[in-house]
Amino acid sequence: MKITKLTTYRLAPRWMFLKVETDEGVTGWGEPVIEGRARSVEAAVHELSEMIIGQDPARINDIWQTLYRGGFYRGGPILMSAISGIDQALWDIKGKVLGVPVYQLLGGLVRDKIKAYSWVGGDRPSDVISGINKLKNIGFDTFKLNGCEEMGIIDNSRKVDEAVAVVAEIREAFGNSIEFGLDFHGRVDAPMAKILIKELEPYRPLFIEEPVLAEQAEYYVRLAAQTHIPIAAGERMFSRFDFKRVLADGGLGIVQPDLSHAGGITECYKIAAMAESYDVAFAPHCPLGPIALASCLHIDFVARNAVLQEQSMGIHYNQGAELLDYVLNKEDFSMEDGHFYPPTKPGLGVEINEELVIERSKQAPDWRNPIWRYPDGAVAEW
Ligand SMILES: O=C(O)[C@H](O)[C@@H](O)[C@@H](O)[C@H](O)CO
Ligand SMILES: [Mg+2]
Repeated sequence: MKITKLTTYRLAPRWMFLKVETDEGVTGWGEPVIEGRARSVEAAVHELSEMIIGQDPARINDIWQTLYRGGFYRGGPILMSAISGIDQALWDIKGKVLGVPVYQLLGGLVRDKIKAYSWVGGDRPSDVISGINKLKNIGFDTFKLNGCEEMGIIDNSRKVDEAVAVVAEIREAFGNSIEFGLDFHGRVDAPMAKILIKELEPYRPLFIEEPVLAEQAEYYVRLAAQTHIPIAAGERMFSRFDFKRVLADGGLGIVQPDLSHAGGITECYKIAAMAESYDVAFAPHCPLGPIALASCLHIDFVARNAVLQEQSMGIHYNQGAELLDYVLNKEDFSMEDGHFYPPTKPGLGVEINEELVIERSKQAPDWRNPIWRYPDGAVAEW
């Protein structure tokens, strides 16, 4: 079998799907995208396609290594997202050819279901109580919200109190009948992360995510030393080589690689295993589309240290399309009691509505993340 064609479809809300065709009529789908830079990843996919057209799609490991090591310059969000989507599509093809779900090719099920969590509160955490109530009524008991709005490198106690008040309101309303992660979203700098974590600790969030930017990862171990709350990070780390440093330094209780940014199934399967060797939990980042989510699930069902799965149903980014809008077999991604169950169909298990994808790709938006600024006009982390 030979790879014959790669076609990319940029789509609302901010996704990109990749179709990989072969000379034997088997096609695979992937989701190579970096939120806000879809066109850059699209160019990277087509640049990399020169290396795989004509190759045997079964040789996933050799193709991964060639795409990664074939460039003198490698790694980073754009190239690794391109490799991720290609890798996902190759696993989809392999599973379809062999007639089994991808997790069967990775040793079979390690669990029967995986707990999902949902976002509440949007970019500026508000209305979280009504958001939690709505989702609680359909079976969720685990949530994530932004931990704060813009936060100055050194900011005032009122900003800290604002962040704490949101969390206090949640605990006041729900006690510990629900759990929630706080995503600092890289908005906070090291000096303020310390005081925020100290003031939030009494409310026992399930985890604190990206308390500082990945560029400041050396602080994870220092912040972990001051708190009992697990520190989580990983959506802005793009290969085993990015994760090895933070795992060796310690400090992370949860790694959150994104299956569409960190090298796909081939690489994230290895990252999960590395994390397990450090007794660190695995909770894939996934605010994206259905192919990215399906790829996460196949690792969740083979990695014992997988604990939670992010998914984008109702997420504040999904303007113009919802998680399953382009999926024909929606029932395979329905959640029961806030859990996903193993995909059943061969490959990734996502049946893409190709007609709709082609149609909608004609009006693809160029989503961009907002640029936030402090009151003094300086750029703030979003
Ligand atoms: O945890 C999460 O889902 C992420 O922090 C998410 O909010 C961002 O990755 C966003 O998608 C970037 O555009
Ligand atoms: Mg995050």
